[in-house]
Amino acid sequence: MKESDLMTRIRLYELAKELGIENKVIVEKARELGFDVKSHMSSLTDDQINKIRELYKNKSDKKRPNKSKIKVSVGALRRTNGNEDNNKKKKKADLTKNTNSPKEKVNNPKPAARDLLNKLQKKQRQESVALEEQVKRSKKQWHEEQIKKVDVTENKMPVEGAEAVRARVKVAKKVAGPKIIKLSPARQKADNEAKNDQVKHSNAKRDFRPRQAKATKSMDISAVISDSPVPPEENRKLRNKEYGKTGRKKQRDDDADFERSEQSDKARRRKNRKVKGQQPIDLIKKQPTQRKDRPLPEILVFEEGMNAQDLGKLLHREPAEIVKKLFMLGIMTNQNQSLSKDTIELLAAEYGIESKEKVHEDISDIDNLYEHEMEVSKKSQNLVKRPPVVTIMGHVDHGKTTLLDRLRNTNVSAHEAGGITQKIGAYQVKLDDRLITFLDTPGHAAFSNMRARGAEVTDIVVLVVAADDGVMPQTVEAIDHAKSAGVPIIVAVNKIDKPGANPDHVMEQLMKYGLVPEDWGGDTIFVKISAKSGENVDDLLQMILLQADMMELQADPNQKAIGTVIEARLSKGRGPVADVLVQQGTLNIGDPIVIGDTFGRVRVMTNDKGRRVKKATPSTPVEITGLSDVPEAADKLVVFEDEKTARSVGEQRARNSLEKQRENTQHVTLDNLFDTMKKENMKEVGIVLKADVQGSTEALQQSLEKIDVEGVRVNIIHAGVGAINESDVTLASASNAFIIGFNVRPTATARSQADNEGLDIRLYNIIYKAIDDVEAAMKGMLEPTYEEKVVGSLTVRETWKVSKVGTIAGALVDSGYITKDSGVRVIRDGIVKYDGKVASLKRFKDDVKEVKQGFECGITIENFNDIKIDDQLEAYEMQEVPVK
Ligand SMILES: Nc1nc2c(ncn2[C@@H]2O[C@H](COP(=O)(O)OP(=O)(O)OP(=O)(O)O)[C@@H](O)[C@H]2O)c(=O)[nH]1
Repeated sequence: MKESDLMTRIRLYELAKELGIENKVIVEKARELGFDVKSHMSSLTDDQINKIRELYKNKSDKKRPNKSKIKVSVGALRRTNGNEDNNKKKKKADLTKNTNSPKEKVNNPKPAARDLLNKLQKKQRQESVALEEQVKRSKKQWHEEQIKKVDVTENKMPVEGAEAVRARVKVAKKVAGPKIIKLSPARQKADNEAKNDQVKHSNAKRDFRPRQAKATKSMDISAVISDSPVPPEENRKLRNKEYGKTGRKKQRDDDADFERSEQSDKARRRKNRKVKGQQPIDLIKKQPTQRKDRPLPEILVFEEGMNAQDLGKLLHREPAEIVKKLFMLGIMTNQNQSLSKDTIELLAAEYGIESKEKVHEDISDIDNLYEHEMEVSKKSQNLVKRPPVVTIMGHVDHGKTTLLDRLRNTNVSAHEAGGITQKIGAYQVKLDDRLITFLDTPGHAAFSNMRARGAEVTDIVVLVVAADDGVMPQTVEAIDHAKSAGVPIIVAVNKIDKPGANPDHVMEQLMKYGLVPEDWGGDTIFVKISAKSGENVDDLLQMILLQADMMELQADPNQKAIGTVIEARLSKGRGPVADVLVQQGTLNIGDPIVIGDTFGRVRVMTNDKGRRVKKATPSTPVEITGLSDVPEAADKLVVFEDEKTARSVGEQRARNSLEKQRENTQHVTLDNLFDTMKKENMKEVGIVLKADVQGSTEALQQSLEKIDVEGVRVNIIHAGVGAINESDVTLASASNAFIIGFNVRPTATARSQADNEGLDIRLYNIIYKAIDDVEAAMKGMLEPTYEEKVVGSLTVRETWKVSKVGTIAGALVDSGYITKDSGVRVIRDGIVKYDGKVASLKRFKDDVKEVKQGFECGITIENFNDIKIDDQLEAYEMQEVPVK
């Protein structure tokens, strides 16, 4: 539209005013006539104006007489308190008219007329409700029509774009509603500025235009009033109602809208100032484009440290709104400031949505990846039976190795018979086309060592008990190890070929340990075998398969392979070699892998028969090469997508493990028991108990198990007679337990192993003291323990007898030091003559606190005067044992 056209044209609202009709009506009418109008602010050509004037000439003539009705209706409407619109009021006006001067009758009703009036008022009320409904319907319909029309025009006007159309819809709506009435002071200023600019260009409208902007409100209302029988007050309510909001709420929303677009508004105002004489229609078009907020997400997945801008993107909200929201919550921040987890959660709660912190997956945490694959396998649809993995345990010389050898050599299928049996830490035997995997390291030490390192590969334990020897200490240890790991036990009563064999006795003995044969009403499988002759060995295999079936051991051969190292070594020609048990998925040649802190690609894969294989399915043991370094037994194997990732993960892990080596792993000790219980929410305190005789073991076990502190109970993982050995230490370590010894001592190797692992061994010779200590530790009240430490040794050179004082010894400090508070032992010819305390310590005539090596001193001992020349004095202190 050209500027010159604009100056001579009349705007729709002016025409509406002239014709005494509502803006929206005239807009509608103009559109019906096919004029291109966007709102009541649109201007028309003379021709168009004439057409509308023509149309309304008759109509307005007809309408005029109604004005008399308006006056009548006001009073009536006030009485009914209605919020009706024109139509309704018109009807009411008609009704009231029929009552002949209702005012008079209401104020002074005659008795005969009262009933009639009541009836009439009742009818009015009913009609008022009906009318209200109708008004609502017609309003809704009108809005829908507007939107439809706009939708149609939108297609016709691609030049202007959807944004312009949307703005027009809003403007169109605003014409009918209260929104346009209130402008924020800033906007009004801008409006005035723009309009003043316009005035300079428009002589014809000079007297009207300057007033127009600030008079928008009165203009609108007057326009409505002139066409409406409703008083201004009613009218305001009416319009508020149309929008389903109270005026104040609506106002707040308006303000919020304005604030939301404050920034864009500023830019717009700047632009308006620049473009002098721009048509007012542009102002309307540039009303804040009400950004339709996209719906909030259901859950806000955030990272700590995000700022309002980041959150704005996630919440589909303006950052300014986020800052404002936080401000309302009492949190002062700007758009770029990092926010704490609590703040973000609070914000999410304010928006009424859930929040969740994004979990960063650490791909170097292969234990986690391993667990993840384990979980994946549980839910897999491709599960197939997998061979059970078996460990053989038992007392020394009961026949574990003989059994393993027999199995390895006899149960090899025909086509594999030619292969040279490899020693790769595990092997498989076949029975009825079903495989069983045996770990080749018998005994509970290896089993628990693996467990201590987090590897739980054994499905079933075969406990070998020699029928001619019966249950022995390591038999019991093995039972405890298996039970602690929650692995089912199958008992192989061995050496039944021996003349002195008494299998039933073994079965009786084992009942004491909870292993009751099925024949005797229990659920433990017993098989009587001879490992030497091979008798019933197949039965044993059969029973293992039966147990495996009961356990429903399954795996998904299609998923990513995971496994555990059974053994690893450095081979001269082949570099690092690892014997791996594949546990889930299928391991293939060329797979990029990480094992423990090493990485590489599976180069050569060899099975237990020494044959090269291309893949290894679940429960298959294989030897692999291609690793960067030698991993450790119990290390986990995880397959990665590419070698590059595997390398970076492996290297990262190697770095991490170096760091970890510096930190000492802390086991549960009596000293840290209470804190650990609290920290790890322990419900059980594990104890490995060793005593000198069976009687004291039982007594101690019973008393310890009775301790109950705040729902935490003592769990005796193993109780036995004899010195504390390496097996006890391994078991305690694997079960995060500590060891109590009663009248027993640890062996040298067990002691050093415990020291290395930071494992607590407590030695007692009084039962109640042990019980008190455990109970006190569980209650967090354990007294610090003290240990005697010899700090110096002295030789008596001279003695003086002084009455009242006793014997004074003149002595030289040979090594260390002696203090006034020291304990002192008098040793003569290697025998301790007296053990007491220093009574006085002097250098020459002065009392001193301490005398060091190389100095002489005068010393008296409390209650002891029998000191002789050449006696050795041993100074000692009680020092607090540092918490392990
Ligand atoms: N008569 C007979 N002797 C057996 C049987 N099983 C094992 N032996 C013998 O018992 C002895 C010990 O057997 P091993 O297999 O070495 O026992 P182990 O449990 O492996 O012993 P460690 O490795 O020391 O723990 C060997 O001389 C075997 O020949 C059997 O079923 N019958």
